[in-house]
Amino acid sequence: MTSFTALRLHQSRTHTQPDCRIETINLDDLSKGDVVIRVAYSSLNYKDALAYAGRGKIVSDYPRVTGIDFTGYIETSSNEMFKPGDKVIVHGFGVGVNHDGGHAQYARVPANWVMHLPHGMDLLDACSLGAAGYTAGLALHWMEQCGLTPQKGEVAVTGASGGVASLAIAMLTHRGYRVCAITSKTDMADYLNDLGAERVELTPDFTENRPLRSAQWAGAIDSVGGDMLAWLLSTAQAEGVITAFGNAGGFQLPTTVYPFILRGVKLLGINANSPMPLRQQVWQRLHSDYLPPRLQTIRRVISLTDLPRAMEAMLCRKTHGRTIIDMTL
Ligand SMILES: CCC(=O)SCCNC(=O)CCNC(=O)[C@H](O)C(C)(C)COP(=O)(O)OP(=O)(O)OC[C@H]1O[C@@H](n2cnc3c(N)ncnc32)[C@H](O)[C@@H]1OP(=O)(O)O
Ligand SMILES: NC(=O)c1ccc[n+]([C@@H]2O[C@H](COP(=O)([O-])OP(=O)(O)OC[C@H]3O[C@@H](n4cnc5c(N)ncnc54)[C@H](O)[C@@H]3O)[C@@H](O)[C@H]2O)c1
Repeated sequence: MTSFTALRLHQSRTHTQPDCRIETINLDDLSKGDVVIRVAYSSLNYKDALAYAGRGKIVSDYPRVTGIDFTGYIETSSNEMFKPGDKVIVHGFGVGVNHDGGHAQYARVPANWVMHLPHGMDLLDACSLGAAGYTAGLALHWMEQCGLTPQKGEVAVTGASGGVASLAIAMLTHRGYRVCAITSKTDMADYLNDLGAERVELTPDFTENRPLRSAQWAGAIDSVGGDMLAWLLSTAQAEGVITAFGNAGGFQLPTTVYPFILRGVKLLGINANSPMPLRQQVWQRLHSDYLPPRLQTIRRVISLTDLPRAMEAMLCRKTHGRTIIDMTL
C-alpha cells in the first residue's frame, strides 16, 4: 500500500467550487489516526455533494478526501481494540469534512471513531445503510421513544426517493407502518411503491402559508426542511412526532407555535453524529428489527471514477436511493 487512489478536493484559485481530482496519494497524505482501514465500500451522501460543489460551510480545509461514511477491513492498528482483517464501519466525527474520508482505497482515523460491524453483517449491506441508514434508524428510534406505533396512523416521508428517505420507507413499512411517500419526482411512484409506500403524493403547494391544516400524520421523517417541514408541522395529528434532519430544500423554518401548543406536535432534531454507545445501540437494531429489506433495490454500485458525475447528478436531484462506491472497481 505505498500509494493508492483517492478523490480529493483542492481549493480553487478562481472559483468557490473546489477542484475535484482523482489522484494517487500516499498514507502520509492522509489525516492522522491510529487505525488504517482498507476501504471496501464508501457511499455518496448529500453532504459529500455539497462539499464537492463548495456549497455551505462543509469542508474546513484543503486538500480533502471526501466521503462521510465507509466500510472496510482493518489494515493496521496501534489500538488493541482492532486487529488486521476486522470488518468495521466509520461515519460522522468530521470524516470527509475536516478529516480525510472514505472516497479513497485507504483511510486513517482515530480508533475511537471506528465501530466493528454487528456480527454477521456484510460490508456492502452495512455501507448501503451507512450514515443514511443510521440517520433513518435514529429517527425511527426517537419517534418510537416518543410513542409512535403503527396503530397511531400514517407516517409521511419527504424527499422520498433520496438515500435516507428510501431507507426510512423500507424500514417503516417492514415494521408495519403505513407510509405516504412525498416526492417531487413524477417518475418515482413505482420505485416508492416497491419500497412499501402505500401512497405516493407529489410535493404540496406551499403558497398558502397556514398555521394549521387538516391533521393527517401520526409521524413524519423529513429530509427537506424549509416550507416542507413547516407544512408537515401544520398537517400533523395531535401528539404527532416529526423528525427533522435535512436541509435539501432549505434551512429556514417558516412555522408558528400553533402545531406545538394546540396539537402537542413533537419536533425532534436528528444528528447522526451521535456518541458511540447510541450508535452501537441503533446499529444493532439496523441488523435486527430495523433491518430494511430491499437493499438491492435501493442501492446502485459505481466506481470511484464515476463518482464526480454522480455528485453532479445528486445536486440536480437526478439520483435516487443510495449510491455505493466499490473501491475494487
Ligand atoms: C450527514 C450530516 C448532514 O448532511 S448535515 C447537512 C449538511 N450541513 C450543512 O449544510 C451545514 C453547513 N454549515 C453551515 O452552513 C454553517 O456552519 C452554519 C450552520 C450556517 C453556521 O455558520 P455561521 O453562522 O457562519 O457560524 P459559525 O460557523 O461561526 O458557527 C457558529 C457556532 O456553531 C458551531 N457550529 C458550526 N458548525 C457546526 C456543526 N456542524 N455542528 C455543531 N456546531 C457547529 C460553531 O462551532 C460555532 O460555535 P462556537 O462559537 O465555536 O462555540
Ligand atoms: N442531520 C443529520 O445528521 C443528517 C444525516 C444524513 C443526511 N442529512 C441530510 O438529509 C438530507 C437528505 O440526505 P440524502 O443523503 O438522503 O440526500 P439525497 O439527495 O439522496 O435526498 C434528498 C432528497 O430530497 C429531494 N429534494 C431536494 N430538494 C427538494 C425540495 N426543494 N423539495 C422537495 N424535495 C427535495 C431530492 O430530490 C432527494 O430525493 C440532506 O439535507 C442531508 O444533508 C442529515
